Formats: sequence, C-alpha cells, structure tokens
Amino acid sequence: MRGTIVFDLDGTLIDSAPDIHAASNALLVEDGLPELTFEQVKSFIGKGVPHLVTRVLEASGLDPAGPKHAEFVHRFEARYETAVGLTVTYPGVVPALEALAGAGFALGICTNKPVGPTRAVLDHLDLTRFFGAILGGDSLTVRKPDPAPLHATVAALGGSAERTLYVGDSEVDAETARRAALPFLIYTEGYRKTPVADLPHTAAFSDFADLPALVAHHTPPRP
Ligand SMILES: O=C(O)COP(=O)(O)O
Ligand SMILES: [Mg+2]
Repeated sequence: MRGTIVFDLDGTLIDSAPDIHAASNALLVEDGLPELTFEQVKSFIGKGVPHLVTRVLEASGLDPAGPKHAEFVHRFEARYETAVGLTVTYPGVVPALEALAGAGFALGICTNKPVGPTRAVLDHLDLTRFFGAILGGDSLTVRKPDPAPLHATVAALGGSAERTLYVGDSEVDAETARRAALPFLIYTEGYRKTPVADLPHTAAFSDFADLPALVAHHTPPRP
C-alpha cells in the first residue's frame, strides 16, 4: 500500500447542502413554520445531525433544549436516507479517486453524517467502490472533532500514521486532524466559514484535479 487517505464527505467529496436544506425545510413546513434559507442551513452542516437540528430549532425560534429536539432528530433521520437526489460530487472528484486508488492508496471516509445516509449517498453516486472503510457520526460514541473516528478509520484501512493524510473542508476537520496529529489537506470550495489562513492545514486546494499531485508530494514513494 502506498499510503492511506481519509476523506470527509459533506462539503469535501459531495455537495449535499441542497438535500440537507430541503430535508430541514420539509420538517419546518410539516409543522407550519417558515422555511430557512440555503445559506442558513449550509452554515449548520459539519457537526452531525443533533447539532444541525439544534441550529434549525434556534433559527426557527424554538427551544433546542426542549422535546422538539429529539423529535426533529428522529424525523430528520427518517428523511435523510433518501435525501440524495439533489446531491452531486464536486468537479473532478471521481477522476481524482480513480487516480489515487490506481496509485495504490487505501481510501476511507470519516464523516459526521450518520452512516446510513452516508452509505445511501455513496451508493447513489457510485462512490462506495473506492472506500475500504466508511465511518459515520454514529459509528462510535464520539464524533469529530474528537480524533477517535479518524484514528479508527485509519486503523480499519490498515494504515500507519506516518503515511496518512486527512482531506476535509471545515473547521471541524482542521481541528480533528490537529488532535489526531495527522497532515490535513483542506478543500476550499466546501462549507468552511473561517478564512483558510486561520485554520491549521498542511496544504489547500480548490480543484480536485490538483489532489493526486498534492498527495504524491506529501507521501513520497518508499525508498
Ligand atoms: O453531517 C454533518 O454535519 C457533516 O458531515 P461531514 O463530516 O461529512 O462534513
Ligand atoms: Mg465537511
């Protein structure tokens, strides 16, 4: 194996915000509440479903500490597995994954999205074939930015810390990589809110066509 590359999912490989926005608004409409804007819901993505629901309730003037929270999480999750129709891969993702797999890298997913909808959207976009390990926000008892899911993904791939890179789009991913002590490549076109320069990262890229060369640079061939 040439090395191990672990990817975040939402905002990194796939632009899933339109489906997450639509699913959130469907719940609000069911309850006779006003819809939220795309930018609002996009800014709530990255820390998993319970956090997203907290932010949706707050933005709707409802108490996130009240009974609505568990109810909304339940109803959101029920919709989430089929919420794939508006989601696309970012440009160049598939050729980049093909190049990396072809070069002998083991690839994995470490996302805060629950593993059910993660598998559903990967199947829908025909991406499952690339990944030897897929961990979601409910795979362990902790989620990112706790480093445990990232460590577990690397372990499931049989990788070693010295030859592993983590690729993500957000503040949560930068913090996860820092706490896991792994190099972090940041994709700049996802759902990040902080300037790239203010987040710890090894390298930044805006085009997946550049990723194979960037990865090669940071994981030199074994002597
Ligand atoms: O479900 C989320 O909140 C975001 O998931 P991500 O970790 O793939 O960005
Ligand atoms: Mg993300």
